[in-house]
Amino acid sequence: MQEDGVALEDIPAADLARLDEMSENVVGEVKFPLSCLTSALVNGKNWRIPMTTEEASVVAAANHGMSVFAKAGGVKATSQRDGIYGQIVLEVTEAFSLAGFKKEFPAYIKEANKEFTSLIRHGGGLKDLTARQEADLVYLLALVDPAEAMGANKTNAILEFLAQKMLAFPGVEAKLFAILSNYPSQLTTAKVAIPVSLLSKKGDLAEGREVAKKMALLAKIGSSDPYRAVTNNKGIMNGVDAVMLATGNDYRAVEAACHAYAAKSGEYRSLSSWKIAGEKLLGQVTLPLALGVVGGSISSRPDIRQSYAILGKIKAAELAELTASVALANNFAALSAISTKGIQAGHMRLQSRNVVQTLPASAEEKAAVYQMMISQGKYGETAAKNFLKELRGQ
Ligand SMILES: CC(C)(COP(=O)([O-])OP(=O)([O-])OC[C@H]1O[C@@H](n2cnc3c(N)ncnc32)[C@H](O)[C@@H]1OP(=O)([O-])[O-])[C@@H](O)C(=O)NCCC(=O)NCCSC(=O)C[C@@](C)(O)CC(=O)[O-]
Ligand SMILES: NC(=O)C1=CN([C@@H]2O[C@H](COP(=O)(O)OP(=O)(O)OC[C@H]3O[C@@H](n4cnc5c(N)ncnc54)[C@H](O)[C@@H]3O)[C@@H](O)[C@H]2O)C=CC1
Repeated sequence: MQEDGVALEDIPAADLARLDEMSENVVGEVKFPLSCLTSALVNGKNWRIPMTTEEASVVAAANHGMSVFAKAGGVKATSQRDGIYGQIVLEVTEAFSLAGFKKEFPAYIKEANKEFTSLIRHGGGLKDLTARQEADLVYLLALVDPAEAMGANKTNAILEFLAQKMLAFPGVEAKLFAILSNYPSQLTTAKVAIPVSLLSKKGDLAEGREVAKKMALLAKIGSSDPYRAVTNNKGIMNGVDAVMLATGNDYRAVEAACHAYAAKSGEYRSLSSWKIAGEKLLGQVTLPLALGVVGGSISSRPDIRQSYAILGKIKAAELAELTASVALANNFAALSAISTKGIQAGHMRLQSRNVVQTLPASAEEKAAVYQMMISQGKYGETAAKNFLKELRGQ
């Protein structure tokens, strides 16, 4: 098969076979770049953080944000890895007693933890069970500490084990479902305090104060206007997804939880806040980051192992803290760009490298067109086509 100059025969058979074990109906491969942040100061330690994204300027923005944060003393991040939720919904008859059922919870927890001893060995396990009844349905919530893993598969196994046991309780007629919930959990917070002079390229205090004011106002708008909040959060997810992709984590699960968390008040809100205190701009983000450093496809993928080689030995809590810090850096860079030159200047300058690639032109012509786009500050497809015509004297 030949599509746009790419022959599937060019993909080594061994690579295709490996990919076919990761998913289904595999016919090829899609490549992403692996980037590395080099100046990330988080909790007093200098980290190298892998990022993977198809979007130009996301890594540059994270780099920019992290280098400003480093000058400000770095990011302080904390994580609460309490566990992830699982749900069991049971159909019950009139013979069922919720109070009697709850009395059995310590025994259910003990049995599950005896069955799933490998998780206990890693420091995790089933921590808690709670339940409520609505008519003939009983809603159970389980809290599972997945240790260093994301925990979806283990949690599902524990839930199915529990549901089977619970069928023996008087009045339990049937199991409706037993599956983990992606409801926000594993909350991680990252904070920075940036002297406002750092917001000016020249280190000018008055200019820095103006930028800080605009950034704080922009953030305030995100705390009440959903149109702005969702865009602000997209900028945050630029960083989160890039670290999730690079480290083999389930970005869909994290995305779903982050947006549920953004809507926890009943209205969709910004996930971050930026406020002025004296001569400092204070930034903060809290994100539900159910991620892991083992499990899933993490260990089986050589491309993902590159990222762990960059990170070095790392705990899941630390990876969550780095992810929230990158998210805050991306958010900072976007707000600072919007509050000063606008997003196009920085983003489109980098995105234009993609635009020139679509031109039916030689490599030399593409390079010349790119230079014309940068020097004249015109980054769109039409501008690129016009520059090509100009170059060819048409
Ligand atoms: C793009 C910059 C960083 C330019 O920033 P700049 O100040 O115009 O350019 P600079 O050349 O002076 O670079 C400043 C720093 O940026 C980094 N940097 C600069 N270029 C590179 C590069 N090629 N590779 C790696 N790092 C780079 C690097 O840290 C550099 O410092 P230095 O190392 O020179 O001391 C800035 O304009 C920026 O951060 N813009 C925001 C870009 C962005 O957020 N892109 C995402 C796409 S837009 C989006 O998805 C959502 C959004 C933005 O709408 C969300 C929202 O509205 O909130
Ligand atoms: N709704 C969702 O979010 C769902 C997600 N998934 C997928 O599940 C996958 C993640 O599942 P996991 O349960 O995390 O993976 P997994 O099934 O490979 O399990 C991780 C294993 O790691 C073990 N472990 C924990 N800490 C350890 C440590 N320190 N050292 C060695 N082993 C340790 C656990 O005991 C567990 O057996 C992801 O690929 C995700 O896409 C699957 C179903 C639903």
